[in-house]
Amino acid sequence: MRVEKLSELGISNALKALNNETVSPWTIEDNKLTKLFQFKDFQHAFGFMTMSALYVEKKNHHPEWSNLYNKVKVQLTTHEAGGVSEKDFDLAKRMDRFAG
Ligand SMILES: C[C@H](O)[C@H](O)[C@H]1CNC2=NC(N)=NC(=O)C2=N1
Repeated sequence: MRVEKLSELGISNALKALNNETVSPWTIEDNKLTKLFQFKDFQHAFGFMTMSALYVEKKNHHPEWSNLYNKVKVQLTTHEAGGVSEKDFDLAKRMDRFAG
């Protein structure tokens, strides 16, 4: 199925909805949907990454991410759309749940 890059307004509206319930916000950085997750320790960070890994494989939609002890920096974009799409917002929502 074809996915489309969201417009500036589409991204701005989706960001408001996404950040509505969360403490630390998602932002757009390097044209990617970006968030720095912070956990209690490495075990919690890696648990989050494991849950996310199983989900993203199932969806075939993968994050760019890096881990340093209790922190996981996540950046989401859709290569085939050439920007941020609904797929990234769907994954962002899931990751917020996995983290919570
Ligand atoms: C060949 C494979 O289906 C594609 O490369 C998939 C894999 N994972 C992906 N992940 C992300 N974030 N964007 C994509 O466009 C994408 N495409």
